[in-house]
Amino acid sequence: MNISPPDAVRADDLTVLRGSRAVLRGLSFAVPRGRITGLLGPSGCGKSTLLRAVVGSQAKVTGTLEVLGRPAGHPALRARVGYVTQAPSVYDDLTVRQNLDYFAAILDPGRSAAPRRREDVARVLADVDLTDRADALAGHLSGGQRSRVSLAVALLGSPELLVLDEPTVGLDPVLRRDLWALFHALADRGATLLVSSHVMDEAERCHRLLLLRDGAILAGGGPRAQGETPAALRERTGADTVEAAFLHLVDEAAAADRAQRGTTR
Ligand SMILES: Nc1ncnc2c1ncn2[C@@H]1O[C@H](COP(=O)(O)OP(=O)(O)OP(=O)(O)O)[C@@H](O)[C@H]1O
Repeated sequence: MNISPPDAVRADDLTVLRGSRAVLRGLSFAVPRGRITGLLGPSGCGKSTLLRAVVGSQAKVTGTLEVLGRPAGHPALRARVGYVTQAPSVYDDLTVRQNLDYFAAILDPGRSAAPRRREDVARVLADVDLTDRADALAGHLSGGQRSRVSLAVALLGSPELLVLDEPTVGLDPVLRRDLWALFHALADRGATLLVSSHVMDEAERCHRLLLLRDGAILAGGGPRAQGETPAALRERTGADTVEAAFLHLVDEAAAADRAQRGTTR
């Protein structure tokens, strides 16, 4: 019996060019619904590029990339997918609440929707723990608070898929813990989260992992493979931590590259 959750994202032979360089090469993987999938790998390996492809804002994408049953970037996905970039996208000259009211009005326009918008804004403020800062100017907030406003914007409308690019960068340990607790609460409510990070200890907080190195998947990939659990990854590599498992796989891949070059020389 197949008890795997259905796929929220499915990629087959996904390749992305930036300039003339293939920064993602032939990726196949799936992201299960209702789970937190961590996309991990070193700086420059292609995490942001992959997330941009999933939300449909990346050019020169070839192969198959399906999101919630539609091709990535399909207009019908706009309200169903929330995306938080690395740089917070908020208006500094508006208060936190004004920022949220503005985006809520775009998402759910019309006078009759006003009560629903007010509820939605109150909900996301509570989710990111900024209710008591609602009337502060966004420009007067700390970096971590501004990124939480960005996250709150993405939570408006309760998207089915949340794509978060390094959401915990620059946050102190308490905020990081609280944010991960929120991610788990969202997944428990049925949302799918795809979260990038280059901090390997965050991997342990994910249900599934995709490890990326130099534009290719090092672990968790394969046609319809829904990532790999942190425990399975540690067990398979005989490592104590996901970080050690990653390093083990990097060394193994480098040795395979060397052997390949040796045989083709
Ligand atoms: N406009 C561009 N033209 C060509 N190459 C680019 C361009 N933008 C980014 N790249 C390259 O694409 C690769 C992937 O970049 P990407 O931002 O996806 O990596 P990342 O894993 O998200 O890195 P980080 O963790 O530092 O944000 C990098 O090697 C980068 O140099």
